[in-house]
Amino acid sequence: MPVTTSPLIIALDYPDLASAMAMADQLDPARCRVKVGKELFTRVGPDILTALHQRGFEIFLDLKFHDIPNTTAQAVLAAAEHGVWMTNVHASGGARMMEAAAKALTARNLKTQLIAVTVLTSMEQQDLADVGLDVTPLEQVERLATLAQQSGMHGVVCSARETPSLKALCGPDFLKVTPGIRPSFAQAGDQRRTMTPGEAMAAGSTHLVIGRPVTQADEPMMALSAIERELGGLA
Ligand SMILES: O=c1ccn([C@@H]2O[C@H](COP(=O)(O)O)[C@@H](O)[C@H]2O)c(=O)[nH]1
Repeated sequence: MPVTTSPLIIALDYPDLASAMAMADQLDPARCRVKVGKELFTRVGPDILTALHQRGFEIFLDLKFHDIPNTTAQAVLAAAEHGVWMTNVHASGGARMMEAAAKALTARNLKTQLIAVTVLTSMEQQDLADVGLDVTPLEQVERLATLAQQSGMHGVVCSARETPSLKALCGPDFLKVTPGIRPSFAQAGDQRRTMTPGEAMAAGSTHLVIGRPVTQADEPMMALSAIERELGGLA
């Protein structure tokens, strides 16, 4: 049974265990999940997962693996063995890479949700052109989400702007985990393909990843409550 049915995943993007836990200790595992990303995990290591699990949180370990199939599969297995609820790879690593990662989990009967990043929410059309992709972000997201689903992923990371198309293309049960969430009171910063929490849920996101609008707010818990109020009835 899941600890929470909330769609909210709070990104604990902090440089050390103490700061991350100071935030986590204000959060309630019945009201949100938490995300541990590259900065925190690289600085602290698995101790952060132990500390968060001890407090009852379900964890999205967001390390976005992207390597040859064998290396990615073993890294995903290592992540799942920490008992995390969700982890991820980059879909642009290709079908064989994703299939190897999915197979590594099923062979061990591990239930960690494995999802694939399509196009980073910080990227817009020009960023794709710069790396030789002459397609719109939506076209690239649709292409990679289809490949991810065919390769055994449970869902994708995308922008909420793309979730209506992906719901039609991949079905309602395919997870659509959307960062780039910006409540009306927050700055976009480096994010480009953004939506408000209410818009994202209405568009069909299954999970909303929210970092700085909460963690960098003057009053983080007030910011989180405002988001929850906005989602009231939608989530
Ligand atoms: O496409 C992606 C994939 C991952 N992220 C991560 O989500 C959070 C967003 O944090 P904010 O502070 O709300 O911008 C962050 O940890 C990213 O690494 C993403 O933004 N976009």
